[in-house]
Amino acid sequence: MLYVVIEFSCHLQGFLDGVEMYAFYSLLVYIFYTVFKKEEEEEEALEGAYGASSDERGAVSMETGSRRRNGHTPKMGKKASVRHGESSSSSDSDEMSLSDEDGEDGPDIPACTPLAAFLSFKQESERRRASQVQLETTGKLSESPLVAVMSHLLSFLEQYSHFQQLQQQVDQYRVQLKRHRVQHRRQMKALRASYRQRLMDKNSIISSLEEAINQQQTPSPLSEGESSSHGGVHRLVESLYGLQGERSKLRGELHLLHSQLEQQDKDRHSRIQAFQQQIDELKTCIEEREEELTRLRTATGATDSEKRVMCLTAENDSLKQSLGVTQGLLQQLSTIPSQSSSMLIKENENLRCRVQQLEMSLQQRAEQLSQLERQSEQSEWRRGEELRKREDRVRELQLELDRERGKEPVVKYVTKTVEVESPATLKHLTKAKQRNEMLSEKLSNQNERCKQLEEHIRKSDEYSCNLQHKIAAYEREISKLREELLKEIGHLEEKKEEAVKAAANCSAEHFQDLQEQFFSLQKRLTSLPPTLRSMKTDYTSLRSQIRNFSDFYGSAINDAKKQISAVISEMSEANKDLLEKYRKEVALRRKYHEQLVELKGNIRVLCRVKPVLKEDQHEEGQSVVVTTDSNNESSLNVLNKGKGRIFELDKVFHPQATQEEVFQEIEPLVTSCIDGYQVCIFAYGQTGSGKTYTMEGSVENPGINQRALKQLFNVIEERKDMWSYNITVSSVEIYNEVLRDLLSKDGEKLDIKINPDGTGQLHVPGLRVIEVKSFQHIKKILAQARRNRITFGTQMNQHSSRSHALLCITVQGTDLASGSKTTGKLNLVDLAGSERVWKSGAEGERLKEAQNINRSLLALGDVIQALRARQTHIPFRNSRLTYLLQDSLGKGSKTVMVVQVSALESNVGETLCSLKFAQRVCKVELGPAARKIESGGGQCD
Ligand SMILES: Nc1ncnc2c1ncn2[C@@H]1O[C@H](COP(=O)(O)OP(=O)(O)OP(=O)(O)O)[C@@H](O)[C@H]1O
Repeated sequence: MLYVVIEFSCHLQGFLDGVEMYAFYSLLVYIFYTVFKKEEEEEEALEGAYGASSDERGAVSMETGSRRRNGHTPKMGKKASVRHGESSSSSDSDEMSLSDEDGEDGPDIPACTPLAAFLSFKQESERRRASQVQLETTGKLSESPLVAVMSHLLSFLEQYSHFQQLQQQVDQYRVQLKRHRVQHRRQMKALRASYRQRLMDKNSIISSLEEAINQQQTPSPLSEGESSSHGGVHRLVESLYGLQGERSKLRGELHLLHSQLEQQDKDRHSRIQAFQQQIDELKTCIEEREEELTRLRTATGATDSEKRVMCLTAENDSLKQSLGVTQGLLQQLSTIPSQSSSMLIKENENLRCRVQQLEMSLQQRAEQLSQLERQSEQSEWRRGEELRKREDRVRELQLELDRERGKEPVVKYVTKTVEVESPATLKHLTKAKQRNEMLSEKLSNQNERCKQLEEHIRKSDEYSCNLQHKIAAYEREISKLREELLKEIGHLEEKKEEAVKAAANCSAEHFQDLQEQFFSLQKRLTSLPPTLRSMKTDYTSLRSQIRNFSDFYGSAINDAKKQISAVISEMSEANKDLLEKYRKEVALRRKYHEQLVELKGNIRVLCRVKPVLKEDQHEEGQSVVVTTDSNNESSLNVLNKGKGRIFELDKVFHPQATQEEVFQEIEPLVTSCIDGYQVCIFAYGQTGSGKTYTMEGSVENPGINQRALKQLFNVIEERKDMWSYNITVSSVEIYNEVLRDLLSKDGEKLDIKINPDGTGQLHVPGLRVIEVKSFQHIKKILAQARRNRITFGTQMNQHSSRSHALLCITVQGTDLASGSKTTGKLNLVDLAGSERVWKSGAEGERLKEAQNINRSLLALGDVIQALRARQTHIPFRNSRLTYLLQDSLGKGSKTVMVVQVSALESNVGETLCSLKFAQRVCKVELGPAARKIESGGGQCD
């Protein structure tokens, strides 16, 4: 505005003389001085006011800063523009400084009476104008716009001073607001301090209660050691546990209260923040109003502007009141810790929304109002301008008319002129009147419009009143809610105090009970020490007794152990004796049995269990099902399908039995051959069960054959002084029912025939019989026979004997003294093994061999069966084997069968068959053995 004025003044320079310009500029300087001086004073006053509360300095300075930035930026702009104007129009400023320096004639501009100077100058100019009215030309008409402008400026100054007053009021309100805020904060601090104090009091009460409980919990040193022996202590402990439970409950309640208080604090803070936001919004609203006010103030129009300023001030006041009310409400609410926070928050939010809506609508209304006002102001201003122009024109014309009338001599002439010119003037006048009328109409219209606007403003005021009423209603609701809230808080506080009191009473009662119990226990404890002492003495005596008892017990145990060990040793000695006796008994029994067997002429059956070899383990994890009894040499146990079966035979050799042991068993039979007995030893069993091993053996570990011959030669050697012996050996095999000589090179087939000597004995014509003189010789013969024997590899045995082999040793002895002669025969038979064809995998020639072998063994079984049953007909001739063994299985022979069995589970079927056959053979009685001896004169048995 001032900038516009300066521009306008610059524009006017062309029309004004120096004095008038001086007056004008002095007025301008006065205005600037007044405005800026007042602004500075105002700021100083504000700063002074804010400085009063050192706490608020930061906030206030911030606020003033923001106000300078936001609200007062136009002012700064004005200042800057004025300064700019000063600097830009340096000539003007120079002029001013010059006039300042001159200061002689002109008024003292920086002095405090430039307005008076200006007014005096105005009067002076008017006076001069009146006196020199005749001398002035038409150019003097330019004085009147300056005066108008100056009058406008004066009115502006008045308005500005009014605005300053309003501004001061606003500042005062602001200061009051700040004071209120400070007070509110102090109150808040005090409330917080009191709240903390209350909390501390509660905590101290609780801690004192806890201490009391702890004191109750800590037992006395007397009762500590002996508490276990008294029921009262247990009760004490139980009551202490009860108190601990109550204490934990109280702690829980305390925690709950703490959490509630914290929640209330949070709610309060959030509400304060919300109200602070509202305050800020209201502040911004006030600032906006202030801005609007300044805009209105800067606009022209004295009375209307004043009215609007008044209205806005009133509005401002109402807003401040509402702000104050809100702050009061905030203050009150901040003191109250709310419990129904959620409801209040919701209501607050609703109210806030409502207030915001109202503010929005108010703002819109204010904007509309300001627009309308601006329009009306503009139209008013234009109307006023036009009116002023017309009035000026009328005044000028009136003056001119007056001047013309004042000039008498010229009147006629002028009158004429006037008469000549009067119609035109009249026309002008009529036109001017018409225009005046039009303008007055316009004015009336504008007035009507103004009235309408006033009506509108009134309505908006009513609306704002309604809104204020609503706000008041809301505030009333808030106050009601606050009261309810306070009541509820009070109620809760009462409850809490009651609970604390009840807990304290309860703990006191418990404490009293516990004290009583404690005293009674103390009394009882005082009476306890003597009994305790006696118990202690008893205990020590018992301990010593126990110690003695343990020593006694240890020595007794040692004695008992010694006795037991002595008894055990005695028992073991007795057992040894018993075992020895038992063995002797068994040996005796065997001897008697053998004698009986010999008497009866039974076939003796020996059983040899083959050890489990690696090559026999066709299937992994095979178990051993054949077991021997170390205490009973004639018993054998076979486990088949979970069932054990015991076989009783004449002798059972365990798997680890050596060739020597086996031979020892049959040695007497062998030697009996020297004495002229018919002896037959044959090995029977399934294929691969160790028949050949038992009979022939290996080079390093020879079998029965070799050992028997060696024994024969040993005996012969022993008897050489009394007896001379002649030993002949022959060896045959029966292969596929064909008899072959194993000692013959060509291996021709032989036949069995009855000896033509009339003895009825069998003989094999063409059989090579070799007389042996030494054991080395017999070894060679045996090796030859072994080489000639037919063997093939089968699945059951890599060197399976496919034939029955028979080594026939004939021992003819001559008693050197008497000349009597003995003829003994030793038949050593290695039978071919029985085999299950599906198991041995025999095919073709092997199958035929197996069939022949099995057939001959079956015939042997038949013969055994017939012998056992004492049948009259014995089917010896059913096979070559039985036919050839007829002499050995006949009457008077000493026959031994060595049954070979496998111990493996896979062969259990064959093992059982062999053992069953052996048991049948056991029962065969051949009759007492008969010795074949020829005396020097003839034969005798
Ligand atoms: N007591 C044992 N100790 C060590 N090895 C043995 C024993 N008995 C048998 N054997 C071995 O078992 C294998 C088969 O034995 P052997 O040939 O004597 O059986 P076999 O009954 O004669 O069979 P086949 O009827 O098929 O001729 C041989 O290698 C033999 O050395």
